[in-house]
Amino acid sequence: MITELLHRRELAKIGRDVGERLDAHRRVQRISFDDVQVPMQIYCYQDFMTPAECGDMIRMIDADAIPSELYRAGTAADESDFRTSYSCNLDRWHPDVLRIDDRICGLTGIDSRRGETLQGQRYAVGQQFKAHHDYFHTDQPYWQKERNKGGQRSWTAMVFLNEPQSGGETEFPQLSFKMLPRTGMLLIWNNMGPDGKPNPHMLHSGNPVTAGTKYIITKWFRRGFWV
Ligand SMILES: O=C(O)CCC(=O)C(=O)O
Ligand SMILES: [Fe+2]
Repeated sequence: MITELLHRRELAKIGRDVGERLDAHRRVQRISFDDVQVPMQIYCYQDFMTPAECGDMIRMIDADAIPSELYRAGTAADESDFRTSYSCNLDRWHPDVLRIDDRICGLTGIDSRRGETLQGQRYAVGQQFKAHHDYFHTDQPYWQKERNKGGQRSWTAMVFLNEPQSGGETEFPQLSFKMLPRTGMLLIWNNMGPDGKPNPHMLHSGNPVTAGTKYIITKWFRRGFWV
């Protein structure tokens, strides 16, 4: 119980610290809506990566991507279309990956040891990642393993590497907000609320691509050290 309370405080502090830093950055825009009154910390940063850097990542994804995994208890038939993208862990020690990783950590001020390895994802036409939370549901069996690998996920940093011809938006249905992929744009949000508890309003989906291919990289940060 005490541990849980301390962890919650830590997560709340990570939310505040990163938020302050992003608020102060002149190239980072906070996303907010007058008619949405729920707690939310979402920011975007245009041209966070250059087109050349995006191209390098796309080539790495094409070389290594395999069907994506899902953090779920079972693989029931009705869930087989839940996450249909291809993905891979990028090579953490590759200089091009390290540079982007360092840039994300530098921007947020989060210790890189809290960060999971950058993941690359590719969606072909019709592929999607249905509405989900990036935080762990602690009543699921996978939590027993994840709690010892840095615990709960706090911030998600995601960069669009290209622009599919249509579809592929990242949508937050509870915020009535949809982001169209823009090459090199970083979208970053806190999965925890101000109280350090999971924020259910951060539900989001990678909508089906309807023409072209969508490539992104994602980095999830933990409360504790992941490495
Ligand atoms: O593809 C997207 O736009 C969303 C990806 C996502 O939610 C994730 O990787 O956790
Ligand atoms: Fe997600």
